[in-house]
Amino acid sequence: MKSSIYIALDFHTKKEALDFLDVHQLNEAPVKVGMQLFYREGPLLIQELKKRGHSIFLDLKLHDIPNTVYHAMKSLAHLDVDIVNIHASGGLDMMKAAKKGLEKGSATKIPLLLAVTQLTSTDDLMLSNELLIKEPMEQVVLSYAELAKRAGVNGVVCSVAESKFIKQLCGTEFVTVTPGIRLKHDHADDQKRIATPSQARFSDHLVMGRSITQSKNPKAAYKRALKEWNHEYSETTN
Ligand SMILES: O=C(O)c1cc(=O)[nH]c(=O)n1[C@@H]1O[C@H](COP(=O)(O)O)[C@@H](O)[C@H]1O
Repeated sequence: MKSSIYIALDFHTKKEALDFLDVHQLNEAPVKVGMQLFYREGPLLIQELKKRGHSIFLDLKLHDIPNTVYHAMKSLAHLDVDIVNIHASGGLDMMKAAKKGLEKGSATKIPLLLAVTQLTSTDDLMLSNELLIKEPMEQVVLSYAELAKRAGVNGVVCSVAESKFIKQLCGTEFVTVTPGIRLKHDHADDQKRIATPSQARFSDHLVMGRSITQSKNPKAAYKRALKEWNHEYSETTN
């Protein structure tokens, strides 16, 4: 699968999301549909985006007992999207069940299955004080990535800071997808482990929401992110 920047369509309605893509001529861009939009608009939205030719990352972050996740993944497989995800903290059996459900439910191609390691809105302080995980972030993320690989998962969602080490540990074929991306001078908002596109050298795909969707010129922001990621951007050329 070609390396891409997935635009997080974190909008309230299908109309808002499709209008955004139309108005800003982002009809070629890969998109991520998360809980906010999917819980309201469901499979019909996915069908519409597929009809328009978008590559789709359906980000529902499944996390439940293995049997429930197996059947949920079997259902999601019918949507025929490109990427789906689960939480690695659901454990080895849950991740294996997700993979099995996906294989069982897919009629043609099997979507890429990713495990979220630690959300990019988490930092070391939260790990230790709230989640009572005493190991440093990098160690936790690497350990979850290794577990995901053992379960047969194709890759992980992690922050840019961990991507290189995951590749070293799990191999270059093991996919890393990194959210928490901010164009320079942007705000972190609720994100803790952020990076710019130019720092994301070891990521297979980026996920970008507000830096693009809330920009005055989303198309320009998207193009700039692509250029920065490919190290072709300089302030003077823009
Ligand atoms: O799985 C994800 O996509 C995800 C994982 C993670 O650790 N952090 C994270 O921000 N995301 C998603 O990536 C998007 C980031 O949005 P922005 O912070 O607006 O760029 C949101 O839709 C999040 O739900």
